Amino acid sequence: MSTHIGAKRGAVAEAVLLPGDPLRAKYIAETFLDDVSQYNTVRNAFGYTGFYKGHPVSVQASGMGIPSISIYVNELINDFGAKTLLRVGTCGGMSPAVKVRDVLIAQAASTDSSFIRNTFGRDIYYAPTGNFDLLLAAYRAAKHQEIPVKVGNILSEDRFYNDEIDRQKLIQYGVLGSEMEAAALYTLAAKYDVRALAVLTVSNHIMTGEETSAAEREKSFNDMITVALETAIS
Ligand SMILES: O=P(O)(O)O[C@H]1O[C@H](CO)[C@@H](O)[C@H]1O
Ligand SMILES: O=c1cc[nH]c(=O)[nH]1
Repeated sequence: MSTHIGAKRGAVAEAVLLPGDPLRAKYIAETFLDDVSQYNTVRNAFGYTGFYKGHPVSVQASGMGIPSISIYVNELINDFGAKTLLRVGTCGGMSPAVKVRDVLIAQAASTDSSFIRNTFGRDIYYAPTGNFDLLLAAYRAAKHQEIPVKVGNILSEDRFYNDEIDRQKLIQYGVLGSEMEAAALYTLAAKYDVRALAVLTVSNHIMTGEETSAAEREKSFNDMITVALETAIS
């Protein structure tokens, strides 16, 4: 049992999917996993362990933002022995190359968060990077399932509402979309020598204002979750 995860050691699988939303964790567990048991309800950050194609997999809600996901990632790694961490989140599209409902794989995660400076000091602009083996496995799983994916740099923002940021410049420099956690996930995974990757669904386009309906989101979520689960057991 850790401060924010009320489970016995051994209750969490080595491979963990990390949606921000607790209800997405419930949906993944109920829709995709067999023999599911719920191991966490602390703060309603639901956590479940079950089996995907016979392999143990957990799903842990990570909340919104870098402070929240950092808590769960630290505890999953240090108290429960997690080795493979796959964020399954929504993001806002930024690049014109990205459309709503697209699935993105975050090769790298730029950030405006002070997390990097807190970790490395003022002089180092560390580049949080997804694990290459997971990235390759995710890309291959997507191709195999005929799920189109785009791979590239994303932005992990400290603020959901931020009209002060120069998005055009970030787009010019190749940033595909924006979410709020991957940079910390990648940095902590590097610190503790475990593997991490973020697979994201574009739920809205920040530049055009386009949004998805709940029904449309479900199909894209299922694609993202399938890619992540296939990667988890690869
Ligand atoms: O859908 P999730 O996984 O929560 O991810 C995105 O959605 C939240 C903002 O609405 C932030 O957590 C952002 O990263
Ligand atoms: O962080 C996020 C997530 C979804 N959509 C956004 O615009 N931002």
